[in-house]
Amino acid sequence: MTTTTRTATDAVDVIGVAKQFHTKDGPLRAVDGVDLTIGRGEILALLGPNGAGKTTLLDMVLGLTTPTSGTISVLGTEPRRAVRAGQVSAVLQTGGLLRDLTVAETVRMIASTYDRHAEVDDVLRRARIQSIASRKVSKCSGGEQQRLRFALALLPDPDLLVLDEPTAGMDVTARREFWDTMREDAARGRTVVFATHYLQEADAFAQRIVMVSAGRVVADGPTAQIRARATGRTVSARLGSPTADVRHRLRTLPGVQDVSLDGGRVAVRAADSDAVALALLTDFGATDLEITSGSLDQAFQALTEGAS
Ligand SMILES: Nc1ncnc2c1ncn2[C@@H]1O[C@H](COP(=O)(O)OP(=O)(O)OP(=O)(O)O)[C@@H](O)[C@H]1O
Repeated sequence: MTTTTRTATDAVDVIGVAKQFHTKDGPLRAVDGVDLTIGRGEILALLGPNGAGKTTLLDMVLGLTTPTSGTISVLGTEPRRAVRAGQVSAVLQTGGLLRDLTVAETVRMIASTYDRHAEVDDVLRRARIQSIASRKVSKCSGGEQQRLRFALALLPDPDLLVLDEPTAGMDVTARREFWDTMREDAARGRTVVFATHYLQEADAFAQRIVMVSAGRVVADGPTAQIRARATGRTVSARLGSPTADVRHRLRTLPGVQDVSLDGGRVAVRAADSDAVALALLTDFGATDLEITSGSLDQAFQALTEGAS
């Protein structure tokens, strides 16, 4: 688990936060005791399956809803105050666009609501929508509309940008274009927090991944570390005569997540498959060795199950 030292200048401080909804089936804890510190300039992905609590957590960071318990501060102040000051912007999944306006009219209209804002042309260029500036919103694809929402979010030149599944519903090309745009912008040192279902998206763009499941943080660390855990491989091999302690001995190898024995065959899931393969061949007299990658879905399941 990553532990970031809290300072007055953190981008986001979530301390012991829970959010409970009242549903017809009774109370539901959508967020169930989350502690999370996000430093300025970090690019962080909140990764989790449907219903994990990502949107609820981001809504609280944006001051759209308040925690049932715990506290959230954003850029050293209350979320709503930071949003009102133009220090925080969001790109949400839906809503907020007038279909009959053109792209440029939309950006100009929203710009007029700010006392101070970035240059409209600059924002259009940075969101890569200059070439469609005169197109009506109703004629824009889902990906183009998301880039427009991104342009609007850039207008106040926020310190913190929050994106809730910004590529939901986009095809692979549109998704790649969106993240290319984001990557350029993030290089300017802005803090970016985004929610996604896709490990690949988190992997390609975030420096840090926070995995959530059932309202709790189940893994938190640098992307490379989470990737290594999440994309671990399975090394399987035949053991001539497995000894009683073979499972225990394999489990103590570094990075080993799981060991199973089936007849004379052993399967070891591990982050460092090369090291396991070497140990199996040299120390365990293994033969008929195979290395396979698990699917990302399996990996996510393993991480969420393992940590809960
Ligand atoms: N206003 C609400 N009233 C009742 N239940 C809610 C409300 N908002 C969210 N929930 C429930 O809280 C849980 C967490 O939902 P949330 O939308 O935060 O998850 P998520 O991780 O963002 O999921 P998704 O990826 O599908 O958007 C879900 O079980 C959801 O049904």
